[in-house]
Amino acid sequence: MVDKKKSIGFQFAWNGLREVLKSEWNFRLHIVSMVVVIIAGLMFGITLVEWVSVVTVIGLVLTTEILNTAIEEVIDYIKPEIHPAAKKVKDIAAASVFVASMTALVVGLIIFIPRLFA
Ligand SMILES: Nc1ncnc2c1ncn2[C@@H]1O[C@H](COP(=O)(O)OP(=O)(O)OP(=O)(O)O)[C@@H](O)[C@H]1O
Repeated sequence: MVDKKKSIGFQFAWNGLREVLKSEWNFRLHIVSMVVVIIAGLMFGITLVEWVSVVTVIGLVLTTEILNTAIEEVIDYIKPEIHPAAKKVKDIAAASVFVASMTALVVGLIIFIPRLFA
């Protein structure tokens, strides 16, 4: 019973992930960036702590992108017409992706810049 519930939960989550992958160019772009960073990490032999940082910021970016997409969907459902409140909510949700992406960029620069110029 518990296993069945769990597998249904995973199925829903997988559906959500497929939806985001299907509809969001930004999400696909983040996936490509993630693959590039992982390849760079392997090539430069980054340390365990650096891997933890990289994986954490990748998870942060993907998670905010998924939540941003969910918020956009809710707004489009409840407020499909142009409205200042819809704009405000979507802009704030987009800001979370921006902050997460900038954080990831800074972490990436801290880890990879010294190696590129070593
Ligand atoms: N209903 C609305 N009323 C007013 N402004 C809106 C509305 N919908 C979108 N906007 C404005 O357009 C911007 C982009 O919204 P949109 O829903 O197109 O997201 P998007 O371009 O698909 O974003 P993403 O690239 O993250 O998927 C919002 O941040 C907001 O400023």
